Amino acid sequence: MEIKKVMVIGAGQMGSGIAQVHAMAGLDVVLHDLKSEFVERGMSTMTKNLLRQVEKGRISEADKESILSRISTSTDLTNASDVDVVIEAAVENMDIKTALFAELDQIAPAHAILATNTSSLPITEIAAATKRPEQVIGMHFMNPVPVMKLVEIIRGLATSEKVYQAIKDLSLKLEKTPVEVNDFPGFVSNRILMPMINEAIYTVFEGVASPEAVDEVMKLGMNHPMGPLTLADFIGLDTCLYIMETLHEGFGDDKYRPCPLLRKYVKAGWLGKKSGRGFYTYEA
Ligand SMILES: CC(=O)CC(=O)SCCNC(=O)CCNC(=O)[C@H](O)C(C)(C)COP(=O)(O)OP(=O)(O)OC[C@H]1O[C@@H](n2cnc3c(N)ncnc32)[C@H](O)[C@@H]1OP(=O)(O)O
Ligand SMILES: NC(=O)C1=CN([C@@H]2O[C@H](COP(=O)(O)OP(=O)(O)OC[C@H]3O[C@@H](n4cnc5c(N)ncnc54)[C@H](OP(=O)(O)O)[C@@H]3O)[C@@H](O)[C@H]2O)C=CC1
Repeated sequence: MEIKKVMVIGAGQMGSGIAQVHAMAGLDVVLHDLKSEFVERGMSTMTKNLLRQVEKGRISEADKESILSRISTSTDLTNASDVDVVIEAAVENMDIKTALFAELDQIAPAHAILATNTSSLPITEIAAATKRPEQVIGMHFMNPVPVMKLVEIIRGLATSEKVYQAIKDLSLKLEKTPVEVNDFPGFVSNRILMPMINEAIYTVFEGVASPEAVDEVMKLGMNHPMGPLTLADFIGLDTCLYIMETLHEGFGDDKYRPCPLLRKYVKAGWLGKKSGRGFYTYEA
C-alpha cells in the first residue's frame, strides 16, 4: 500500500514531532488539534527544531521551507477524508480516543489505516470503536520523536498482516527501528519504564532523597541520559499518571499503584515541563 498523506491528531509534544518526521520523509501531513492556537504552537515547535538543523548545517534553508510546506493545519476532523493514514496523538484517555476513532471511521477513506500513538491503552479496545478493527494499529513513538529511533508497533486482536506490514514499512521510511510487541497494558516500553519512574517518585515522597539526588544517582550510577524525575517532567506528569492507572487497572496488581505525590502534582496542575512546573521549574 502506498502511503502519501498522513493526518496527525493532537499537536502537542508527540504530535508535532510525529508530523515533523513524516514531512522530513517526504510525506504530505495534516496536523490537527482542537484549536488553531494549539496547531500554531505545534508548527512553531517544528520550525524551531528545523531551524536548529539548518544552523548545524544538516539541512539547507530551502529544505526547511519545503518540509514545512508539506504540512497543512486543521481544526476540522473532516480533513481526514483524503488521507491514507491517521496517527492519533491526543491525550491519554480511552473515552477521548474511542470517540475520535468512531468519528474518524466515518470520515477517513475505506482504505485508510487508523493508528494510535497511545503509550499504554489497549489497541483492541480502541479498534472496537470502529467498523474497521483490522485497519487499527498501535504506532508508539518515543519522545523526542525526531531523535529517538524506536517505534513500538502493537497489533490489536483483529489487525491484518497487510496493515502491520504497511506501518512497519512506514516506520522504516521514517528511519526508525520498529519493534513488534503484543497488546498488553503499557506494551513493553511503559510496563518497564513507568514503574521505575513511579518508584523514583516514591523515594521522594518517602523522604529518601531530594529529586536532584534521585536523578543524580540514576544518571551517574546507571548512565541514564536523564534522571527519572527529569524524564517524568519531560514526558508530562499527567501522561505518567494515566499510564500508571492503565497498568494498575489492566493488571489488577497493586505493584502498579500510582504514587500519591504524582496524583497530587497532577491535581495541582503541575504537569512538568509543558506547564512550567513539576519536580523542577522551567522558564516559559
Ligand atoms: C512515555 C512514553 O510513552 C514513551 C516515551 O517516550 S518515554 C521517553 C523516552 N525518551 C527518553 O528516555 C529520553 C531520554 N533523554 C535523552 O535521550 C536525552 O536526554 C535527549 C536526547 C532528550 C537530549 O540529549 P542531550 O544529549 O542531553 O541534549 P542535547 O545535546 O541538547 O540533544 C541531543 C540531540 O537531541 C536533539 N534534541 C534534544 N531535545 C529535542 C527535542 N525536544 N526535539 C527535537 N530534538 C531534540 C538536539 O537537537 C540534539 O541533536 P543533534 O545531536 O542532532 O545535535
Ligand atoms: N509525552 C510522551 O513522552 C509520550 C506520549 N505518548 C502519547 O502520545 C499522546 C499525546 O501525548 P503528548 O503529546 O505528550 O500530550 P500533550 O498534552 O502534549 O498533547 C496532546 C494534544 O492533543 C490535544 N487534544 C486533546 N483532545 C483532543 C481531541 N479530542 N482532538 C484533537 N486533539 C486533542 C490536546 O489539546 P488540549 O491541550 O486542549 O488538551 C493537546 O494539544 C498520549 O496518548 C500519550 O500517552 C506516547 C509516547 C511518549
